[in-house]
Amino acid sequence: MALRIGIAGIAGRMGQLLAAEVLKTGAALAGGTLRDGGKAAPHGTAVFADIDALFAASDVVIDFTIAATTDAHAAAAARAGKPFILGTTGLTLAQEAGLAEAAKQAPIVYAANFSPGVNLVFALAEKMGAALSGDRYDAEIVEMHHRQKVDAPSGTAVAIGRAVAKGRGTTMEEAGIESGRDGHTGPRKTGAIGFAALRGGQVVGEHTLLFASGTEHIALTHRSFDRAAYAVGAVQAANWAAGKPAGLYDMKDVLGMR
Ligand SMILES: NC(=O)C1=CN([C@@H]2O[C@H](COP(=O)(O)OP(=O)(O)OC[C@H]3O[C@@H](n4cnc5c(N)ncnc54)[C@H](OP(=O)(O)O)[C@@H]3O)[C@@H](O)[C@H]2O)C=CC1
Ligand SMILES: O=C(O)C1=N[C@H](C(=O)O)C[C@H](O)C1
Repeated sequence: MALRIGIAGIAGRMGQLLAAEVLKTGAALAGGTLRDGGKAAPHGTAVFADIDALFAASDVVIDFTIAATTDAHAAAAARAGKPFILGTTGLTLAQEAGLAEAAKQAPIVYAANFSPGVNLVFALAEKMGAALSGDRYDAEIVEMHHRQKVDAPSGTAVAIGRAVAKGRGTTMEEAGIESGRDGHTGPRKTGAIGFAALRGGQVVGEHTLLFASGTEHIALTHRSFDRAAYAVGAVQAANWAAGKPAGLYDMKDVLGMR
């Protein structure tokens, strides 16, 4: 029997693409949820009243919605003991800790970015962080997204920052975070990781990791032109997670990049 995949927030920008990708791969589209039942679901699919009902009708649920729903959706995954693929960004550290707790009861794949290219950027960022020490090279991450995006810096930017810190044998919190500088900020803290977020137009997603020393700049840029790459990766993750034991995974596990 085909894997039944449910989509939380099925009418969203990503929700609609995810539904189309599920159908393209030959899996069964179990249906989805809508916020307040506001819009019609794409592909004439079933709309469920709440996340528990969606899990009951699905073998795997994919969620690209908003961070305010994550605690409840992860708890529903734990209750159902079914795989949960989470692409929603803007989670707090406490929400991420809650996710790890829920992952004791269900396989959860959580990734700030499901595109293969960006996951390679994460790996390269870690290597660059290891090679370019924080006392000589200032790491700055600049991202740009469409005008509708509600969280900043992007989840991908945060994940790149975490990778740099990991390469430097520390955490971002320990290294220091300088985000959205404005006004009298004082000089840059040595070793801190800087973030700047631009918003405008319909930019799908652009990220640049810059290392700046007194004598040179090294930059790594990724540009997304089509959200389909995220949908393809998330549906790949859904198929991968089916039958996996409970645990917290990310796209590196799915892509075999560990
Ligand atoms: N990890 C990755 O690879 C990627 C992650 N993202 C992330 O995915 C998320 C969604 O992005 P995007 O699709 O552009 O945003 P949209 O605003 O287009 O979609 C979000 C959808 O979630 C719906 N929603 C909100 N609350 C609920 C709820 N309680 N139950 C069900 N549905 C709900 C919204 O409904 P309504 O329209 O009524 O508000 C909306 O349709 C963001 O966090 C974004 O950063 C995006 C791309 C790639
Ligand atoms: O909201 C978006 O659009 C995107 N969100 C993700 C993020 O915050 O990193 C991934 C991608 O950049 C698009």
